[in-house]
Amino acid sequence: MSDGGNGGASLLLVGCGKMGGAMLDGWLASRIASRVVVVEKSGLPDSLAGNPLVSAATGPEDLPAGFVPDVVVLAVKPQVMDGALPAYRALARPGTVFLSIAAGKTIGYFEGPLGGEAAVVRSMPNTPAAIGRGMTVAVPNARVTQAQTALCDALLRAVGDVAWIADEALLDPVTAVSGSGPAYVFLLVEAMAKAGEASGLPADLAMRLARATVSGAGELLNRSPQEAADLRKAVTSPNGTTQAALDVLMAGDGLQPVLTAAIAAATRRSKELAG
Ligand SMILES: NC(=O)C1=CN([C@@H]2O[C@H](COP(=O)(O)OP(=O)(O)OC[C@H]3O[C@@H](n4cnc5c(N)ncnc54)[C@H](OP(=O)(O)O)[C@@H]3O)[C@@H](O)[C@H]2O)C=CC1
Ligand SMILES: O=C(O)[C@@H]1CCC=N1
Repeated sequence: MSDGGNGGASLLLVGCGKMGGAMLDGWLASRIASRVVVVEKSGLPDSLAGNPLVSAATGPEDLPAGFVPDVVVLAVKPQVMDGALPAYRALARPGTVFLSIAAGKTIGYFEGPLGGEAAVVRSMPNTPAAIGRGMTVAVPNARVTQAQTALCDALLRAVGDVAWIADEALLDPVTAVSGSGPAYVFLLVEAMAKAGEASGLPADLAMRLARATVSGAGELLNRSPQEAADLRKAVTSPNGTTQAALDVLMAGDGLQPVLTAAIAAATRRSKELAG
């Protein structure tokens, strides 16, 4: 590992938007990165200006002299990957691993422009990485060494939990469940707040209650050894208020068909983005 003198990894981050930026914040806070060069179309975010570990480059041809990244993190939108990727082929060398977080883009897709010798990890994180509570699933190709797997694991673990899997096809439903999943939870908060308003609560109190309830229930789920179904049952007094609501939410097949259809749609979209 080329450590820039302080024991961490040298990273080239391509795309420092919502997800790449959130992960970079975690890497800097955990000191796992010793040096980071950021290639970002919109320029270096203000929050990184003045950070001695971070510098900006306009592309792979503009890297600081002598800078050889241990990891090239590919964090641009899938739709712009075709245009961005070929320029990075020059960095495909045994000491460098490419870590993609792009939805849909397969390992085979990256091995085209980067060359078949490139070490590639395809991963799918989620935005709770911004507070160290992300969930990432990752798959390496055959060129990724044990040391590179360990380095990518450490980077991903610095922003949350990590699961390594062997079957790359699972990354499409993974993307649908955990990559996109935070949006479903935030939608639930919005819907609970609107429903509270419809029942007579002032808007600000309704939103405060919805946020606190979803974040508190999430933290309870995080800390408790109990299954989600048991935590639900613990709220539900026989013939009480929760049961009255759940009788509505669970009528027929309840929420299940909607969520199953939503996650199937996201899985299909992930597969479409592969091309
Ligand atoms: N947001 C999320 O919850 C998650 C996103 N992902 C994946 O992360 C990737 C990034 O998504 P997200 O962070 O949401 O998107 P953003 O648009 O927020 O970030 C991408 C950034 O890349 C910049 N950019 C565009 N082209 C280039 C280029 N050629 N070189 C360098 N930078 C460039 C964009 O600049 P500009 O805006 O000026 O074009 C933008 O700032 C996607 O592939 C997505 O699938 C994965 C998991 C979760
Ligand atoms: O919506 C998207 O395509 C990205 C991937 C997962 C979350 N956001």
